[in-house]
Amino acid sequence: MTFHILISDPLSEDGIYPLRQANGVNIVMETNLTPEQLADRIDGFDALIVRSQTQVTRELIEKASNLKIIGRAGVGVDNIDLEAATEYGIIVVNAPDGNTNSAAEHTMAMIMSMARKIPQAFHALRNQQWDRKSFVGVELKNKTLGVVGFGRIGQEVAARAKGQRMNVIAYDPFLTAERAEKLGVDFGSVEDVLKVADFVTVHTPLLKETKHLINKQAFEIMKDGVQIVNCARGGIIDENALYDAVKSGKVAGAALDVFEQEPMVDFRLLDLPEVIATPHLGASTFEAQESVAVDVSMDVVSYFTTGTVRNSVNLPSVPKEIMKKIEPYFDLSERLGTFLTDLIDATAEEVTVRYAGELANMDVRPLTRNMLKGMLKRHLGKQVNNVNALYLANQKGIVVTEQKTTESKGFTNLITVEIKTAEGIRKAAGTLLNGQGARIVKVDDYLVDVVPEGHLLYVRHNDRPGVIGRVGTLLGQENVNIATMQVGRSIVGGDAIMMLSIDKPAETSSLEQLGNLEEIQGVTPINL
Ligand SMILES: NC(=O)C1=CN([C@@H]2O[C@H](COP(=O)(O)OP(=O)(O)OC[C@H]3O[C@@H](n4cnc5c(N)ncnc54)[C@H](O)[C@@H]3O)[C@@H](O)[C@H]2O)C=CC1
Ligand SMILES: O=C(O)C(=O)COP(=O)(O)O
Repeated sequence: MTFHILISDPLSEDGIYPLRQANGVNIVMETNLTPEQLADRIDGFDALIVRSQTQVTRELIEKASNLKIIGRAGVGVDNIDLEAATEYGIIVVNAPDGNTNSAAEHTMAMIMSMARKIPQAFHALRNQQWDRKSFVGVELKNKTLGVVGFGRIGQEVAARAKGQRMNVIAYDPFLTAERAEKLGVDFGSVEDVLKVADFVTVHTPLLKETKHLINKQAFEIMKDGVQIVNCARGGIIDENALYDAVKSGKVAGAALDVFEQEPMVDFRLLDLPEVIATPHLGASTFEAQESVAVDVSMDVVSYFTTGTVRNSVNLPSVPKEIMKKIEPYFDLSERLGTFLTDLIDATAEEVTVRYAGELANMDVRPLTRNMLKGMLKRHLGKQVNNVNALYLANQKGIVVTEQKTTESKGFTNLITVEIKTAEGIRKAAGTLLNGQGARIVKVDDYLVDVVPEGHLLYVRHNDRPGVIGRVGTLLGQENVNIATMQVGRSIVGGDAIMMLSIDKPAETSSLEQLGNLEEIQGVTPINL
């Protein structure tokens, strides 16, 4: 049987030798196809290998009736509809490590070019202007670099910036004080970083949460004369807001490798002399291209020879027999992870998952991974799945422990997730009730009975008469319908909690009003 592989973006010929050497493969390289031509050609291919240019949309996937694996020779998978790929049973693999170095080096090249106005000076010289006055720059030494997104590339950039004698302050939802100290950087909230940085560089993936992370409000809190770099993804910085901020003089320089629309169609930003740009070249080195092509080719070969892959973005690797027994708990595990993440406003350091009852006699590692997926997906988005969740958690320095006991305190099975942060330990326990589906039965030390789905509000309050009524009245006035309400308390008249299930997410203003009610200690929205 022949395995047909379509490569639709330019890949390093040296890097695809694992494909060339494999038996039974037919490799087609067509790197200039329009979306329509690609859609016409895709049926019949078993594998599709792309970089960032090919848009692997749901429409394309729906036409690809033989497609089994999509290889992304690079990191960002925002050009691939992962949901559609997963839905159609197509494995997506990427090459997460191969271009880290090149992207970090490009970022430093952009910072230095911007600081010393090298592209602008070169442009003038090309036009035969010997102008030494217009291109006075600033030194990097003793300046502060703010790094938003402190993963593989963010950390490499920080290490290089320290070599330039810069101070580095970073923000990443997974960065703890301990880890920051180990890496020799300061850390704070995203606002802390933006307020003190002379240079800001973003290194997050493009997610719903990071879209326009750097917007008008973000520019407002930055220092006057700040310089901005985006070598991650177009869309993390709001280009209109950037244009205004440069025009007004707030931003003294911007260095962009990536754009909201690629290939670029709106060149307005480049009319500004303070802006320098490259056409998405962060990973464009011989070394990185060879490395990512080798990694992705090896995974494609491995997939069709052994059925296994190394860098899956969406494949749950669960043995069939185990899957059957524990499958009913997959969804509950994931929701417990998300529930606790929403509840906690601090960085997870340790996670313990306790399995009680019959589950204690089974291999529950896939459940733990699913719980971690639920936990991590808030910040890592679609790249996290059952296969890579534990790896990513470990990479973030989170210690994950499984514990088992056959004693389950009245439940056939009970899964308790405990998350330790710098602020203490929070926990939630859930079970499957016979015929009634999933329930969260304990939050910290409070007994509850909550269906873990939809929009929930977790309200901490003092156990006093009238509090519940006031909450109900206020939400009614705000046109928020309460579907269910659970109350738990430690002792009569002491601390208590309410778990409300509401029909639509509450507006921020409603949450603020709720938080200001008498006897209310705090309100946390949870969206499952
Ligand atoms: N210009 C280019 O050619 C290249 C661009 N990239 C882009 O760089 C991005 C980062 O790559 P890596 O460092 O390898 O990924 P990574 O996954 O190692 O790091 C991304 C980090 O962003 C953090 N993050 C997520 N949401 C955040 C938020 N709201 N605020 C702050 N941090 C947040 C994550 O916790 C993670 O630690 C990729 O997603 C890709 O889009 C990557 C390679 C080349
Ligand atoms: O790896 C990434 O995320 C990149 O942005 C690199 O994109 P490219 O493969 O050079 O089109």
